[in-house]
Amino acid sequence: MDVSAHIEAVYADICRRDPGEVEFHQAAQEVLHAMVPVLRAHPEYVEARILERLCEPERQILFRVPWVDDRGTVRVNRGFRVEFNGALGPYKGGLRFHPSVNLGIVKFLGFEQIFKNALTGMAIGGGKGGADFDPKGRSDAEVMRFCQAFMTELYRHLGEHTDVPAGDIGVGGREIGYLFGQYKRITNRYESGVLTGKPVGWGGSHARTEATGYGAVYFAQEMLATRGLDLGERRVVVSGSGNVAVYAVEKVHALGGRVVACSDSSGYLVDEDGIDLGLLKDVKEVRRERISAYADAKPTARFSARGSVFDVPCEIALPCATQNELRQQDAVALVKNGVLAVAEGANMPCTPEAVEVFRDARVLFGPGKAANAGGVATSALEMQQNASRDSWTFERTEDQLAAIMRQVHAQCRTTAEAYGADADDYVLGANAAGFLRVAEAMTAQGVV
Ligand SMILES: NC(=O)C1=CN([C@@H]2O[C@H](COP(=O)(O)OP(=O)(O)OC[C@H]3O[C@@H](n4cnc5c(N)ncnc54)[C@H](OP(=O)(O)O)[C@@H]3O)[C@@H](O)[C@H]2O)C=CC1
Ligand SMILES: O=C(O)CCC(=O)C(=O)O
Repeated sequence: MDVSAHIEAVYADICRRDPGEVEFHQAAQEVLHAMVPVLRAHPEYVEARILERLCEPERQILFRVPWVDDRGTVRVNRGFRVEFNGALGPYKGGLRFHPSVNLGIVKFLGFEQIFKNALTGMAIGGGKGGADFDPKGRSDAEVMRFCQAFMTELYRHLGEHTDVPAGDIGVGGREIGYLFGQYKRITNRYESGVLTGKPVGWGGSHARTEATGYGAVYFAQEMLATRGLDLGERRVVVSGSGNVAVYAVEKVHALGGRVVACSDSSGYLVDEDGIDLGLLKDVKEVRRERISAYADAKPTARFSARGSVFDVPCEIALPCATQNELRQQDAVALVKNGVLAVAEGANMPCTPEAVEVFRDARVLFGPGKAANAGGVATSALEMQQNASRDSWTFERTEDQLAAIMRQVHAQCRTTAEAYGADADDYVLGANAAGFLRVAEAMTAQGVV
């Protein structure tokens, strides 16, 4: 059987059926490319049309979200939830509130989530959702009304055994609280496990807020260890300054590294003293200001509205903002400046051309579906705690997170080698290992 031709045909079909969904095409292409050696070893998955079934979401929900702003003006947004694959458990994945959100972006994120969630080894399927709502500059009351309107439609598709959303860009503890409150009001059920990322005081898990950023740093640490290196004293650049970025900075500093730059959509910040985490949290989490406010408050820091944060020399780069933020020219600059490892805290932040540059230069590269899997894994730990009406300590939860990240890392390497690639090929390893777990479950469950 000509496996390459089969894969080409599947990809062509995706592009024909869903033209314009460019981010979804990009995410699918990466996975499909990695499937060549896997399908050669498993022709039964070609026969069972596993790829075709995986690339078509089980359910896509699009809905109107009407709400009223503080001035009494009626606003209308579009809401999305893509329930991509439920072979391993309830659909699981975050909600993104950002003006750029469209179906293609939600599908790319939901598709990634299938393989990421499988890699964690936990009982969670893949899904993602969101809205083209921009929370920036909105009052708490407006965000609450939007969340209530969003949940007024979405609630009918959710359930702790059905579909369990969490946060993503623009959705943090505040939004999860409002969404949970509306779900509870409509259903008259206190169903703790229907959303994750809840505040710790009422059903949230310790370490969930920190988990994605911490996990990405653990993954980078594991990659470095394969070459006898560690994080101590290393110069690190982190892009973004949201949930993932802030806790990546925190863990790098705890492990002895020094983050010298981070960013937001307005520009980037360099502080050779090392990013002051207290100040960063105050600017971004408390005051919700632009990152330039950090430089206004600290004389050792400089803010730049032009250029890229990846121009700042570093040994480790952690892209933690958004998709396709690290382009070919950024990768070339990083390599020229001696980068050793890149771990994706965000989902698909590196373009395919950038990944190629890292591969050619033998830079250790951890793709998001492996490197940022700590967030969703800790969400699954939150679901476990909710199901048993228990609450674990921070230490216990973080120990489990660290163990899961070590397991994900090891699984990538052994799977890459098993399919004839170098153990450093984390892209092949992550995609193949995630795929195999889902394909096995789909096969056992029949054509559904
Ligand atoms: N939260 C989680 O647990 C997980 C998140 N991820 C991924 O991590 C990434 C960051 O998510 P998270 O930290 O939760 O989100 P946040 O909303 O907390 O932070 C996002 C950060 O990225 C910046 N950013 C967002 N969009 C753009 C853009 N178009 N251009 C430049 N900068 C941008 C934001 O800047 P500004 O404030 O100016 O918009 C902000 O600094 C996303 O890719 C997400 O999918 C992956 C796994 C789990
Ligand atoms: O915690 C979750 O359920 C979702 C995390 C997420 O959206 C992601 O991994 O990209």
